[in-house]
Amino acid sequence: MEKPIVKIENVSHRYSVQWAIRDINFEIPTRGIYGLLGSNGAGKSTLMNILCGVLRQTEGDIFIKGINTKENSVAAKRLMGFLPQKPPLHMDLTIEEFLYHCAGIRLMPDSEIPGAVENALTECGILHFRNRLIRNLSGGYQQRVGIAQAIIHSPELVVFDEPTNGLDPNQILEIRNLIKKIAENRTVILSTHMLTEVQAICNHILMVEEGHMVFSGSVDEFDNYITPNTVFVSLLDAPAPEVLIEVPGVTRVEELGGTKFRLIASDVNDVIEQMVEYSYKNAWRLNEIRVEKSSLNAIFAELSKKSK
Ligand SMILES: Nc1ncnc2c1ncn2[C@@H]1O[C@H](COP(=O)(O)OP(=O)(O)OP(=O)(O)O)[C@@H](O)[C@H]1O
Repeated sequence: MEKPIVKIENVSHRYSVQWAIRDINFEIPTRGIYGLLGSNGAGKSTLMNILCGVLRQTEGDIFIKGINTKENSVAAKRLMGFLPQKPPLHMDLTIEEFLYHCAGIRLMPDSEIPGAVENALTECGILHFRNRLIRNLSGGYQQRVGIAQAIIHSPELVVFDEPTNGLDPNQILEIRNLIKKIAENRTVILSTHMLTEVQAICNHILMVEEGHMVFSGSVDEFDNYITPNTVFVSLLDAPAPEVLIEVPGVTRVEELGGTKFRLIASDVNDVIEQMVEYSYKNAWRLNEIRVEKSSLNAIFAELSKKSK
């Protein structure tokens, strides 16, 4: 059986006396975009730096396609590219000079470098700026150069630490689209503290809070993490809220304006059945009824509490 792309086993890290991450375990078996989500200071950069071999963990092991990064870090690093939170750019080089330099650092054979630079420039949409000094590029284009250096050696795994941090809304969209393109034939892990970012581009969510892994699963599983307890209902001939509260299972009624209501319930499916029946019997003319999902912010807050 093929080895998982990433396997993290009991990884902990301590800076002097304080533990930044504790006993992290997860596995990335298949391709996709994995979002490492967490508040500021949760431990995302520490975990990414360890994964990419920039920092040596205090405890635990990391395997990249079965290669233990502690035992054979050079072989493991060949399989991955990394864009740290502060891109390691040389401002006084042109984009092309910089990418040649990065390919050299990656110990690529000389004969393969021109083709690799050409591919990275094309894939990241910076071919036309190849002779421009990096210092003269906008933030979004500097980030593209950072992404180009991360894929120069055609790694199977690419890790981005907060790749859209500090960019304006248009640049954020461009970089997200580029990351989606990069992930078409690679595995991508990206860290972010923005829920909207994982929703926009990730298939899987790994969430860390206060150094602990508090969630690992699909975006759908994340959305359904808190059992919904509210039902939205729109009735064309609505009764007074005091009548609605009499429907079995409804514990509270919130008026949403006009003939729309939010019903708080202990069992939403049961309340939907009852509402359909009551509406029919009393001619309330049911127009719309649906379970309301928990807001992402509520899920985030709930999972953050779990780490305490
Ligand atoms: N070099 C360091 N020395 C001491 N403590 C550190 C160091 N780097 C990080 N920490 C601490 O480790 C914890 C995790 O930090 P880390 O930077 O990994 O979090 P993060 O989730 O990436 O946060 P952010 O989104 O703000 O970058 C924090 O409490 C931080 O203060």
